[in-house]
Amino acid sequence: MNKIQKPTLEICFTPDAVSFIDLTGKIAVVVDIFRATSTMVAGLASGVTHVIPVVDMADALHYKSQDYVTAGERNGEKIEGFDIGNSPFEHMAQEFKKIVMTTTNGTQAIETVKNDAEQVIIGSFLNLRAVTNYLKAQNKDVVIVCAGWKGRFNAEDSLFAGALALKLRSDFWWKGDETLFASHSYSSVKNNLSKMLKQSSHYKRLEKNGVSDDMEFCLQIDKFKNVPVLNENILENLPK
Ligand SMILES: O=C(O)[C@H](CS(=O)(=O)O)OP(=O)(O)O
Repeated sequence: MNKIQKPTLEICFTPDAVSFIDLTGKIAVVVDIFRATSTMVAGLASGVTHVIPVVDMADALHYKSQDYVTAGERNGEKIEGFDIGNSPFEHMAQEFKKIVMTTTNGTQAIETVKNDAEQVIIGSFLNLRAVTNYLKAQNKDVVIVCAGWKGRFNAEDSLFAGALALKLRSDFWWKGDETLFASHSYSSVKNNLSKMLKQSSHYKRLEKNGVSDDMEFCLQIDKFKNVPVLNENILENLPK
């Protein structure tokens, strides 16, 4: 903690950048706007009670025998033999309680931080205010971990990181140029977020798969009030 008692806030634009940061005692906010963390927030706000994020498809299938619905994608498309894909609309269908999920980027990012961070929570534009309020109340150092795309930077996760950094500015010490860059970038596009992100590689890739409605859904701000937290490998909503 710094001399004036404020916790720190840092951003990793990719999961690989986490290797430069000591996560001990810190809260990691994992972000994958298109679509994994938006979908987790939407599902858990709509009747899902448990989400187990896993890296491998085989691990997901292992939970099928324990009454988990298998969900996920590779390269934006539903995995053959799985029950559902990675669309928020599928996860909000209110048919499912327990989901095991594997995605190209989002569940990998959770895996990267889960053993080292003190706590892992799930962020998205859909629950921006709820995440902000939670972090303000904790008085702990925070690292926003962008899932990116296959190890590379992406615009939507980094812009979300900027939006969250701006909301937390008065309560946290910003560390690193990433925070400065992301917050200025978000400020300059926030009134045209969807228009700008339509030019992004991740949007275009998923658009080709016919899921533009998913992306528009994921860009809604403060639609939900839940904050998913990882407990013993299971994502559940924090009590309100
Ligand atoms: O389906 C998604 O939303 C993406 C797939 S890809 O990275 O665009 O191929 O996965 P996610 O892990 O949610 O970024």
